Amino acid sequence: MSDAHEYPLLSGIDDPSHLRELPASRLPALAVELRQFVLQSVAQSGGHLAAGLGTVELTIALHYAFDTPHDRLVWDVGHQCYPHKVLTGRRRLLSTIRQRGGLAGFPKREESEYDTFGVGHSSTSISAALGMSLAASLLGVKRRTVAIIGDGGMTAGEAFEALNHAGDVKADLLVVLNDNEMSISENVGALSSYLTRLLSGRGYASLRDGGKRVLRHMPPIHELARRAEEHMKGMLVPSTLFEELGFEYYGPIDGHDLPTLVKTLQNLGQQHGPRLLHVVTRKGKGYKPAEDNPIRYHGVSTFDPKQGLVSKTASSTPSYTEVFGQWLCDMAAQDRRLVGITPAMREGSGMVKFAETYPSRYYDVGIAEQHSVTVAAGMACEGAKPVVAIYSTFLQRGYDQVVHDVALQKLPVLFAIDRAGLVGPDGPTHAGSYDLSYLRCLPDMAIMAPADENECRQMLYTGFLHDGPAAVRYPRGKGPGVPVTNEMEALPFGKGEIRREGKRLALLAFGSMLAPALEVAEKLDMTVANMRFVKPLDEELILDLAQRHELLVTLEENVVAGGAGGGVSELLAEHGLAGKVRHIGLPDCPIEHGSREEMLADAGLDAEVYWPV
Ligand SMILES: Cc1ncc(C[n+]2csc(CCOP(=O)(O)OP(=O)(O)O)c2C)c(N)n1
Ligand SMILES: CC(=O)[C@@H](O)[C@H](O)COP(=O)(O)O
Ligand SMILES: [Mg+2]
Repeated sequence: MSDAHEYPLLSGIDDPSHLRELPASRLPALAVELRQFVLQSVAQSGGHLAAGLGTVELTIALHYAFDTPHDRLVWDVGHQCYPHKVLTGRRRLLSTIRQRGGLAGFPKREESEYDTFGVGHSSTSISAALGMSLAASLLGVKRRTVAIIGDGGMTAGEAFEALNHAGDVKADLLVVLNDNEMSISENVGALSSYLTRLLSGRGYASLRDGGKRVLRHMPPIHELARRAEEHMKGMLVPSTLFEELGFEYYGPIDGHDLPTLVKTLQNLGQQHGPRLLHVVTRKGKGYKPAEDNPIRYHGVSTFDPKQGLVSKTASSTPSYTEVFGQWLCDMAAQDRRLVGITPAMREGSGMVKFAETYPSRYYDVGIAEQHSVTVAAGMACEGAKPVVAIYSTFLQRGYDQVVHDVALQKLPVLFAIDRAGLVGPDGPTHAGSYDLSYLRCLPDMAIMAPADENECRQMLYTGFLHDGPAAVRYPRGKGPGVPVTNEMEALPFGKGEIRREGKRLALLAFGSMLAPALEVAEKLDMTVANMRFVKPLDEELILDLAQRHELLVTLEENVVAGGAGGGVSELLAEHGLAGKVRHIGLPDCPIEHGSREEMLADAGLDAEVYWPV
């Protein structure tokens, strides 16, 4: 794909040093090639698209203006890093992205010296870059450090914790705020409105003098500002929120205008102290379907760029996410106390219909997992019935809030935990490998894992009715295809069920592991229990099975350490049956990216490699 004919400039860049040899006048042409290359490649591989298309010029300008990898670029989230991967020696590998053995979908330290910090979760970039900057000055290394964060990423508390610290210690740090007014969905919140006000140019005229005053200390930028009236308006706005936090604020500037970007970054690279450059970009830039619908093109499966993504024909079996979304609407119709909360994952969590139907009971709180949990706790205190829809991996960020604000106060908050277990191409940063371990240890937390779609609906209902904290954790994608009933019926609390009677060994399957357990048990004539509850465990069932079998084997899509099987072990040990159980689950190491099926196989959690005992 990257032949010299199709990509005459790009094909000569195997390293950013080659990029820096180009005259600045060639950079816009390079941007055209790079954008086209990313589009064609992602269309063939699938992956994150719209964010990368929007950061083509910014990526070129950053590598051009800074001496990477000596100077550090720290990308936030990392879903926009495809152009960065292309320019940093991985052009020929981009087509392998997110596939087993191929490039990771996010910056990854093991993969390249240009990937200065491993990411996937948002809003860590300023903290990490600040740490790098502080370490450099401690160790006497002269280098520039740049964090590149989106307006969505900026809605998280951690970003502000880092600004707060950096502004205080007056660290040498450049933050580039890439503002496209989008998170995955439309960006939300008062901060987002504030950024929009900065973009709207309100008060530019009166602020212009202030701008000039500061720009005088930066002759090249001042010169630039004089040349471009449009930019002049936005070059410097005093008394922004960022300035109050101790940053010099520059911008907004057009993030697709390469000459301005390069010049500005070169100038800012010569400055010291905390600086923030506000850059305006368009998510999906240069590919009309993505510009028109950046939500749809945030992450894509393979498609034909000429045609664009085609609507999927409705599937007869819903995904777990869809089961949740439908349940949420049905439950909301029955109970006006229900409130649905998402930390910036409306589409991924299946809440689009709920948000449209019940706008006054729907809250997208931004990328603010911690807050999503505590605001739910507050609602529960007052008699509302909050449902926090959250990915397993992102709930990790709200853990203290789950412990301190929900569990210790026994508040009836329902956690609908999606993407539990291995998620596929996003890889280890997004795997929901730990939730059973980190939730099982909490007092009064009811934890359920459905083995099929209908069980998921009934568990959500059970958890919603439960007078205390409850979690239902379900995997990415589809289940075995069991029909989902309209009726809702609470499951017997803390009870599992025997699904198959066999000999010698009993498999205790939690959630998604029931299907492969049944497959293996059929072949080897073993007993299978669908445990349903991770907490409280069905102690009676477990002890009965232990009496009647030589060995119990627990199966779960969670790390073995501290997981559901651990609860079974603890119970058996209490009854003097400690040796009677083995555990199968995720190992004590990250499972590298691939398809969900490949990752399950790599973890030993498919029916093929199931039988170690
Ligand atoms: C802690 C965390 N929560 C949620 C997500 C899911 N997520 C990935 S990208 C994204 C939106 C980021 O928006 P922004 O930073 O503005 O980048 P853009 O896509 O607009 O370039 C979200 C919510 C995440 N990666 N990490
Ligand atoms: C970068 C990020 O965190 C999200 O875009 C994530 O990749 C979405 O995952 P799903 O595709 O499972 O919704
Ligand atoms: Mg954005």
